[in-house]
Amino acid sequence: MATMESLIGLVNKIQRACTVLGDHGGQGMSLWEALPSVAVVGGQSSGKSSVLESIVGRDFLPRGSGIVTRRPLVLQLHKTASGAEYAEFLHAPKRRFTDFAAVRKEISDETDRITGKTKQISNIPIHLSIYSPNVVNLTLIDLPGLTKVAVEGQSDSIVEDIENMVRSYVEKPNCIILAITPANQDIATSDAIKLAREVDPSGERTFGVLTKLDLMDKGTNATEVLEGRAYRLQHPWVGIVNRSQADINKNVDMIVARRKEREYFETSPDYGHLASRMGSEYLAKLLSQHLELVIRQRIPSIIAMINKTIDELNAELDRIGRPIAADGGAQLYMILELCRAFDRVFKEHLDGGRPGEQGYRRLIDGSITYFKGPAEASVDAVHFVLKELVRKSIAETEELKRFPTLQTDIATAANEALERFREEGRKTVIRLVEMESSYLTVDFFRKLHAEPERKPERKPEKNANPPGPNDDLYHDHSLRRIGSNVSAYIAMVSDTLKNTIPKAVVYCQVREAKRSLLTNFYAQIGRREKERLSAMLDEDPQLMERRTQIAKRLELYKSARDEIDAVAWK
Ligand SMILES: Nc1nc2c(ncn2[C@@H]2O[C@H](COP(=O)(O)OP(=O)(O)OP(=O)(O)O)[C@@H](O)[C@H]2O)c(=O)[nH]1
Repeated sequence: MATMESLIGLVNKIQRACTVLGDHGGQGMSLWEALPSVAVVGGQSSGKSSVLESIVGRDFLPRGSGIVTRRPLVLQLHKTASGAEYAEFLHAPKRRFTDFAAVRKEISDETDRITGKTKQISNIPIHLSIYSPNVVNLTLIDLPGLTKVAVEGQSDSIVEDIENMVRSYVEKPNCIILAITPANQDIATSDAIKLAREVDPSGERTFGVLTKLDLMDKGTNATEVLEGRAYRLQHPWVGIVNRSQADINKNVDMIVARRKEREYFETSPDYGHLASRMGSEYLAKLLSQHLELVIRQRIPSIIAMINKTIDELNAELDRIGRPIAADGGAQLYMILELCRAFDRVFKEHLDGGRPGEQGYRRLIDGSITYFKGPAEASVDAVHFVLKELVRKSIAETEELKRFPTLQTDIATAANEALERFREEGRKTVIRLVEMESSYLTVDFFRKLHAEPERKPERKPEKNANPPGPNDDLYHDHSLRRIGSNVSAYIAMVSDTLKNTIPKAVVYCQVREAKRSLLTNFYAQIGRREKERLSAMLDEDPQLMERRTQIAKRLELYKSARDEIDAVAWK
């Protein structure tokens, strides 16, 4: 079984971590919301500070006229075994306060740091931890006193502002409400009870605290309330006698005050029979026990909430991409992986395997129409289609989205490669055409002449006359024959080129693009310095910031889970 100390100590740790992350609750589902705490609520001068101080056993809260508490004070009490007694603020973690007068000054300075020297209020809490053998483990939140009128220098909205701030704390179902009510006033008008009833109608998380029992009019007492016959709450009221203003002025020691309070109840004719359930020490123990019970009940839902949040944070990290490794080897590996991701998408396009896209086959089919034009035009046409596929593939490579610099680098490298392939393609098709034309040798023409003559339609005369019109006719006929032969040959060459040019283009451009689009790029980056690799992997700064935030939060939740596992189920 976990001890009470370790359970409450755990809650304290988690709450401090929440504050470091800027999580003061109030932002929907947060870890803070799932953790129990005790808020001290009451009208001005009802004795809130006195109750807090006597639970702690130390003077440390600022005093003065008007509204002194203007920021929530989250007070975490840690019981220590040894005699050392000291305080620490979360905003000044290196400073250890042993002088409690200095603690008081720091609270008031830190309040001013946020609210200025005005009498404004702020809902950003001050975190104070007190380590002492004279306390029980407990988290208390001191809130500004509820008031009915604004004092000079305050805006008219202050009354409402304070009430709203206090309500924002006490309305949370994890908040245990310490409703401070002075016994020398009409309980029916208690601001604390009024607010507590509003946010906790069943009273299961409200503890009524009756202060100033010693200041009641002679002949009256509060037994009706303390015995549970009037203003009944689910938990019994606890009566308190704090130091009077005169005691404070005389610097009456807190430990002495506690003893005097104990004696007051033990010797009181009115409350003697209730003495074991009265006083600030008893109140501290009662709260601590209640807190333990609540934490124990909450553990399964806290763990469930932590697990859910961890899953969500991990999912978001996956979505925005994991952090980039610091060492050069790992960065090179990552760049190569990203290049491969792009190359995969590009090849899918070439193979026609990407749904709804123009495929390799269709690409060639389409290109054939270009062969009507000059051979070079087909090379260019294929080049532009490949270039467009590079652009498309880069845009479609999810992994690359977060690295704009690397995107540009890959695009540049791929386009350079395509340019080379185009040059190769151009040379090859020109060569094919030249090959065909160089095949028209002298021998070829001689063969043409050697072919048997087809007779003209008209029969030649037996005794041929010397050359005349007939010879012209013959010459004309011969030219025609050559013409038709050549044009037949050109048609044949054209047919051949129609077959060979697509082959050359696919061979030089498409096949090469598939095989070695990024080969040069790989060789280049393999030789690059670490600094240049990091530069290629630079990300959007906002994204990096977001990742750091998530990673921190994830750490908090994971360590919270580990700690809960460690204390809760031992
Ligand atoms: N005699 C006597 N005086 C008390 C008791 N509780 C508080 N006081 C006095 O009442 C005055 C106000 O007490 P605080 O503890 O400062 O009250 P508070 O609610 O914190 O006041 P604000 O911070 O101004 O809202 C002080 O002078 C205390 O000495 C009590 O039980 N008996």
